[in-house]
This record gives sequence, C-alpha cells and structure tokens, in this order.
Amino acid sequence: MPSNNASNGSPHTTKPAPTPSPLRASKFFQSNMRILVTGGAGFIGSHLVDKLMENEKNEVIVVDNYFTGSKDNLRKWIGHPRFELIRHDVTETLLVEVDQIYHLACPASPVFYKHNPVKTIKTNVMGTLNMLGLAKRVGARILLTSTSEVYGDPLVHPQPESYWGNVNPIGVRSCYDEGKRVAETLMFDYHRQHGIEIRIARIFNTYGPRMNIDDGRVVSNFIAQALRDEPLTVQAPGTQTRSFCYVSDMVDGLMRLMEGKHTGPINIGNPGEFTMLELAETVKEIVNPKVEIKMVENTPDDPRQRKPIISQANESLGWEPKVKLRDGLPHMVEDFRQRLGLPKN
Ligand SMILES: NC(=O)c1ccc[n+]([C@@H]2O[C@H](COP(=O)([O-])OP(=O)(O)OC[C@H]3O[C@@H](n4cnc5c(N)ncnc54)[C@H](O)[C@@H]3O)[C@@H](O)[C@H]2O)c1
Ligand SMILES: O=c1ccn([C@@H]2O[C@H](COP(=O)(O)OP(=O)(O)O[C@H]3OC[C@@H](O)[C@H](O)[C@H]3O)[C@@H](O)[C@H]2O)c(=O)[nH]1
Repeated sequence: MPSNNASNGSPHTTKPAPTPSPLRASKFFQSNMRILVTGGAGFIGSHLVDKLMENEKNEVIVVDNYFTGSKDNLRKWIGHPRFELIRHDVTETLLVEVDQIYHLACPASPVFYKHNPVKTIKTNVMGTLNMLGLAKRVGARILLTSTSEVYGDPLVHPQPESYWGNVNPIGVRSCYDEGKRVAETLMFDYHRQHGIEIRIARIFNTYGPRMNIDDGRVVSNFIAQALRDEPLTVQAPGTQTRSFCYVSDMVDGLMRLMEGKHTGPINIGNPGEFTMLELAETVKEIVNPKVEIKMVENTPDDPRQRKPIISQANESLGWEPKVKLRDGLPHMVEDFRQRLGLPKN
C-alpha cells in the first residue's frame, strides 16, 4: 500500500497501488529487480547507476537523450549483461517492463535549462507524465528528483519541506522551478488518483566527479577556472548562499528514499552553508592560491539563500550526509585534472 505521510498536504491516498510485477515480491528473490534510470548518463544518474549495479540482483536500464549527459559516464557498464542503454527522449512515450523508476531526466545547470526553456518545461511536464503513465501500466514505484529550486528565492531560512516557496512564475528560471513544481503535482495526483507508489526527493546543490567541465554550475566553474589559471567568476553580490552535498551522499539518500516507506517530498542535501565568496576562497586555497577572484554580473532571480532542514530525511530514512565540502572538493579536482589532461597534484 502507498504510505500516507506526505508532509505538504492533507492525508491522501485513495486507491491501492497497481499490481507490481511479480519480481518485486518474489519470495526467493532469485530474479532481478529491473530498474529504470532516466537521465542515467548524467552526473548524479551515472553515480546512481554505479551503485545500483553493485547489487547483482539488479538489472539497470538507462534512458537518456544525451543533452547534458554522456555515454562516457557509463562506459564501464556498456556491454554488461545486466545493463541496457537506450537513446530516448522522455517527452516521448516509452514501453519497458520495470519494477522501479528513478526519474532524473532533466537538464539541471541553469545555463542548460535556460538554453531551450520550452524544451525544459516539456521535459518536466510531459517527461514526468510519460514516466507516471509507465509506472501505472507496470505497477512500478517511481522516484522524482525534484529540487530545492521549488522554494524559489526562499523567505523562510533554512527550508523545511512544509515551506511552499517563493517562486517567480514568469521568470527565466520558471521553466525549471515551476516545471519541477508541476512534476511534483503530477506525482501526487497520480498517487491519489491511481494509487501509484511515489517518492519525491528535493535535491539541494550536489557536486562531485563527472560533472561536465563546462557545466556552468558554480562548483564546476570555480574548479575548472582555478585549474586553467582563469579568474574565479563570483556572480554579484557573492553573499548569496548555497549548501553543497557530495554525490555519494546524494546517491545514498536517493536509494534509501526509494527503498523506504515515505513518499516525501524529502529534502536531501548537506546543511553546511557557504556564501559564493567563501566557496571561491576555499577553491582558491585548495586548487590554486595564485588565482584571482573576479566579481561578475548575476543572472535574474538568483536565490539569495539556500539551506535544507534535513530532520525528515534523518528520521524517516536514517540518512545524513557524511562528506564535508573540504573533503569532497579534492575528489572532484582530481577528476577534472585527469579530464583536462593536467598532471596529478
Ligand atoms: N545536481 C544538482 O545539484 C541537482 C539539484 C537539484 C535537483 N537535481 C535534479 O537531479 C537530476 C539530475 O541532475 P544532474 O545534476 O545529474 O544533471 P545532468 O544534467 O548531469 O543530468 C541530467 C540527465 O538527463 C538527461 N536528459 C535531459 N533531458 C532529457 C530528456 N528530455 N530525455 C532524456 N534524457 C534527458 C541529460 O542528457 C542528462 O544525462 C535532474 O532531474 C535535476 O533536476 C540536481
Ligand atoms: O560561475 C559562477 C556560477 C554561479 N555562481 C553563483 O553560484 C550560485 C549557485 O549557482 P549554480 O548555477 O551552481 O546553481 P543554482 O543553485 O543557482 O541552481 C541549482 O540549484 C539546484 C539544482 O536544481 C540545479 O542543479 C541548479 O538549478 C548562484 O548564486 C550563482 O549566482 C557564481 O557565483 N559563479
């Protein structure tokens, strides 16, 4: 039965979940759990695939259109008998038989999601509808990677899941933040109306190896700039804050959420909060103490502060992040050095 613990609404759940595939309840569990990861060629998705593939009882199917992801992130699994990779755009329907769906497909860097905003909103709305339709047909449990951006430029700080947010519905970020808000709505409506088993993670800024070098997000920008001896571009005023979660902690949180009993939405993020100037100083100190820090113009509607309250994740999933920013950054620096063809430090 779907659980009844949504934090952001009245008690709900009307219908029982559609009958899942017999694999899910297999008494012997000889057979594999078949897991679909949309956006699995991307940054978080590929780390999630690595972890799912560690379990020999899992079969993993990735669908991705390679807009911001790459086959290279999955190269160690291509050809593996428990792994399949499909070039597919989630705005089109998909027919596969699966037991669980991790629905990540969506560009996440503001530079990329603003590049073709109509496509971004289609991905969030039609992509999520298609994946919910699939979940309904085959009785799969589905997890959506929503975002801290649903809180907009938050007037409540730090942010609990019960906060409804402060979002500009017509701004340049709306294709993403309003898109994810509609995706959350669709998840809950399918849950209430059709009994689908849903899970919603609200992910806060995540960093780690395999981010695109020219992804445009702040941690990857600063590291690439420091390694290339280019000034670190702090967008004004530099006092805006973010809370950065290392990717292995994120994957652990997502898997616990999928396996647990709680629909969410649940914040998954690291509450360690930094201003962008502090982040630039930290990267400078770790990577290249001689590099310059340069103030540049900001983009519209940039949230001024962001920090998750994670007590729900802690209580319902037994989850908390383990990797501090200063411990996570060096792994990413090493990965960037390798990919940029620079000598090891
Ligand atoms: N990384 C973060 O800090 C963060 C924070 C909040 C939420 N999220 C969410 O987590 C998910 C993964 O983010 P990420 O950081 O790994 O980003 P990413 O850009 O590296 O990965 C997204 C993947 O989705 C694929 N994709 C995009 N549109 C698609 C479409 N229409 N059809 C099929 N595939 C498509 C891309 O090619 C890419 O492989 C996204 O849903 C994002 O919104 C990420
Ligand atoms: O070069 C840069 C890039 C960004 N920034 C600043 O760094 C902060 C973070 O910007 P990012 O582009 O990394 O990401 P944002 O926090 O704005 O959005 C992110 O939020 C959560 C996820 O859903 C997404 O991964 C992404 O949308 C912003 O205040 C931005 O102004 C810089 O100071 N310099």
